[in-house]
Amino acid sequence: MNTPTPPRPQFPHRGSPGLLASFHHAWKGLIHTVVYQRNMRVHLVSGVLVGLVGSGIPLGLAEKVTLIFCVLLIFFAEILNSALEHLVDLAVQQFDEKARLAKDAAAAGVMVLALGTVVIFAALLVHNWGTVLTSGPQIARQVTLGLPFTACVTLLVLPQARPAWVDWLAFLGAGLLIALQASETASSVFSALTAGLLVVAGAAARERRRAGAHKKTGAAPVSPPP
Ligand SMILES: Nc1ncnc2c1ncn2[C@@H]1O[C@H](COP(=O)(O)OP(=O)(O)OP(=O)(O)O)[C@@H](O)[C@H]1O
Repeated sequence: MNTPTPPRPQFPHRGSPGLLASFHHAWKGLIHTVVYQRNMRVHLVSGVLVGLVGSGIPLGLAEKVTLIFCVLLIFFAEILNSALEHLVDLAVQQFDEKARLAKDAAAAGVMVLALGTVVIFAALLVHNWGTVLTSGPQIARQVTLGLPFTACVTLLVLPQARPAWVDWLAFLGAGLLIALQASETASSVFSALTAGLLVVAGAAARERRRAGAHKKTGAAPVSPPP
């Protein structure tokens, strides 16, 4: 006599399907990586610095495309590295040589890209050194607005607990600074990239506070819909 196979447990409801829902999931993945991966936070702040240099010095189209592509490629690699770490942790809960090799190889991929980007960035600066030397006032303006902007973004992504108003102040202050910077930018694409990174940093600060609040109350951070 055949014993009936027990029904397989169902996946929890995964939210409404569709383009908007997929975008929302991807956005949550990005913010989660910024909140929980220290290296991603370093890449984000470095991306801001690249954005500020790119919007301060007039670069050629090929140079702009290369720099933006490098920044996005590093984000992509770090996000994939994080996904792979989660997958390995899901499969292996104890020390395992193959788990170590998988994680080290993924981390090496990010490192190679980051080193390559530093070299490309330095080469572009050297190539445009003449422009840098003749753009004193623009660079002074960029430093005056860019340094406090970078400090605000760094504060937003720092993992230390702080009152919500500090994050709001940093976010609004940085918003004002980037608006001022964008009014006389050498490249609106780089200004848009920098502003986009501020939005990501702000969302990460919000998510960190939310996760912290849930930890305190013991509630689950995400309540799946019925
Ligand atoms: N299950 C495991 N078995 C063996 N070694 C491991 C294991 N998990 C992690 N490691 C080692 O510890 C390192 C750090 O792994 P971890 O999961 O803490 O990632 P991480 O600190 O976020 O790393 P990264 O700096 O690459 O982002 C790995 O690169 C690997 O060498």
